[in-house]
Amino acid sequence: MNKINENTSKNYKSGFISIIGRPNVGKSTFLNRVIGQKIAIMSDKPQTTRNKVQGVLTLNDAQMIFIDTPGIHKPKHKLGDFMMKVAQNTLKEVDLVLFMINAEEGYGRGDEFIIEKLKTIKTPVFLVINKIDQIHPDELMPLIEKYSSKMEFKEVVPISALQGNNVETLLGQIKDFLPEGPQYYPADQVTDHPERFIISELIREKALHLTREEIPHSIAVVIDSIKREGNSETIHVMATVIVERDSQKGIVIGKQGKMLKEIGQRARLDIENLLGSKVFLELWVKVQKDWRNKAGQLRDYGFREDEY
Ligand SMILES: Nc1nc2c(ncn2[C@@H]2O[C@H](COP(=O)(O)OP(=O)(O)OP(=O)(O)O)[C@@H](O)[C@H]2O)c(=O)[nH]1
Repeated sequence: MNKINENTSKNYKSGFISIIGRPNVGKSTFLNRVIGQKIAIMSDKPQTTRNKVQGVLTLNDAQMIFIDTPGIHKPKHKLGDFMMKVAQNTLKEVDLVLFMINAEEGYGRGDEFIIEKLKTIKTPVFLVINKIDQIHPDELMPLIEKYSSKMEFKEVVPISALQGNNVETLLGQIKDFLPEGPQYYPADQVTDHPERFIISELIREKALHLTREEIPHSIAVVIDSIKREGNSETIHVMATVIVERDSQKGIVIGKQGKMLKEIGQRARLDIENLLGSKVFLELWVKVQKDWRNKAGQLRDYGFREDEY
């Protein structure tokens, strides 16, 4: 069983890290490289990261919880205004901010705006210069000088999130910087993205609908894993439908598995729409008499395969 906080030995380091930067600087690309799975939504279009995404990197001696905030920018409308407030509050609460810039674009008004915000908080900031694969090495120093003249950075780290250059170095520097702390998440948990919750609700909805609500409120769905294997086009989702009684298990599975297949097919189409990717959905059914007492835990995704 995975226990949270199992690793509280001295010298264990942990903390929350927020990645901010203008749209398209490569925040999602970095996060995905670090976590090794395509959890955050990547795109060439600016402003695709609408949700706060947590990617958790667990090492032997440290745990880094990354928060991918929406690109901070001058708000043009109410929603932008709201998103910026959320982002700003996040910045105050984390242990470290990674301010990511695009080496290719250089200093601009968008960065100036972010720097003004960063100056109002006390959280330490690393300047991460991304896309160094796109510039000549000679261009690096003037960039560093320009940004460093605007505010104080604890570290300045040039990387290529796409090609991986210097990413390990950056992780090492982050680790050195983090305070001693507990392991907040189980080692195998890479994200608690709200998509997980939405996916479980999509499956539950199909199950309830197709069984014609013969078993209302008796179904819970737990997402065991969401993984993209290598560079494959397909995302593999494993989920468990939990019912209270054996008879309900029979209903959900159906004759020769027909019902479960139908639930899976319908849910898969919705999940593909949600993730914008092909999905392989693997569904299991389990009987767990008192799952409802554990509902809170279910919603926290703390309920895992080896616990039932
Ligand atoms: N050449 C190069 N391209 C990169 C690098 N990192 C990211 N990109 C590209 O930059 C584009 C934007 O990357 P994203 O990771 O989606 O950027 P983002 O900052 O998360 O964007 P928003 O979600 O809009 O804030 C993509 O086409 C990436 O492939 C890099 O190190 N080098």
